[in-house]
Amino acid sequence: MYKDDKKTTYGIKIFKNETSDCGADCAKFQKSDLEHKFNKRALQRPYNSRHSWGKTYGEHKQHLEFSHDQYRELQKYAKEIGIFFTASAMDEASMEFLHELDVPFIKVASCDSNNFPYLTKTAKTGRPMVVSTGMQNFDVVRQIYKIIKEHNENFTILQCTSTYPLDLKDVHLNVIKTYQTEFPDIPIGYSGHERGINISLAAVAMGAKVIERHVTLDKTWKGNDHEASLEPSELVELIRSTRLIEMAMGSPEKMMLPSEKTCHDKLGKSLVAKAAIPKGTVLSLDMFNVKVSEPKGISPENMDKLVGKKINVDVAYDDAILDSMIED
Ligand SMILES: CC(=O)N[C@H](C=O)[C@@H](O)[C@H](O)[C@H](O)COP(=O)(O)O
Ligand SMILES: C=C(OP(=O)(O)O)C(=O)O
Repeated sequence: MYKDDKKTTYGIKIFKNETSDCGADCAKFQKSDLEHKFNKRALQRPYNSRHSWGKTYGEHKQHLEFSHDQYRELQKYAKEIGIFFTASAMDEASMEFLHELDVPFIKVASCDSNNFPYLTKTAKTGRPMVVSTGMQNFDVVRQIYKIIKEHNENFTILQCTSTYPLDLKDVHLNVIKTYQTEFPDIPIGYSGHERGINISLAAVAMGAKVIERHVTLDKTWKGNDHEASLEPSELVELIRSTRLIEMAMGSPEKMMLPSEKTCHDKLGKSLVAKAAIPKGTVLSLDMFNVKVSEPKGISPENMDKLVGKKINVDVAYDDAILDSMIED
């Protein structure tokens, strides 16, 4: 989320018009306490990128950081417009602040998912957690699951690759399947940094239960994440399509549905007599054809079950074979 140079409340404006109106469930920010997140020398690193807002990385990060009061203001506003509000807790101090704010869940960013003491403390708050796994290997992810599970049942793990913008060959949506298989008792999600919405929609179709994307008003703006972010019209489309896919995912159970009856009545196939079958004949497979018939007869998948049974009426060539024609 972008913070304007002179007018810090600008972020709130974006929040109302662009995030809640788009239909998103939650607006999530990033909360850092710089001295807790970085050591001194990391803050003093020169940051010469075109995305930099300061000479050192510390100055840059300070420029982007909302104050505690601004967080409270954002939270109040989120409540007014009816959208969940939270943030990624980028260090323990930030996690404690968010816990105090009573956020609905705490986001653990990829860079903290292997920070086990932080993970344990966060899990012990009892707050739901959304945990990203960029920059980690599967062995670490297994440990993440175990550590959180010990203290907190209510969490989700997100597949994520921490590259901005993310090249398709590095997305690895199949990791979602790996997580679903390995951790069947928790919801699995996806945090995406690729361009556009298609990959996130594919994640939904694979059963991702949480989708996280960066949002911007303009992808060409200065800032490391804008290019990999969605503009409001894309966010609208992502959410609209997500809801359609969710509806279409339906049940894993395969059955003939009431809505298929019309088609089944018109085009469902039945067994018919390949040649006239005289009354008393013992049936065998070579006596049947499979056709759309009037009236509808025995379903062809039951053909094998008729072998060896007797027919109790004369059946003319091409007539449907009905249940009532078979001797018990
Ligand atoms: C891993 C991680 O924290 N990733 C975050 C979430 O996706 C990003 O928003 C980074 O904070 C951002 O790309 C950093 O950019 P800069 O260094 O220009 O402030
Ligand atoms: C870095 C973050 O997320 P992810 O690791 O999911 O990109 C974040 O939430 O700030």
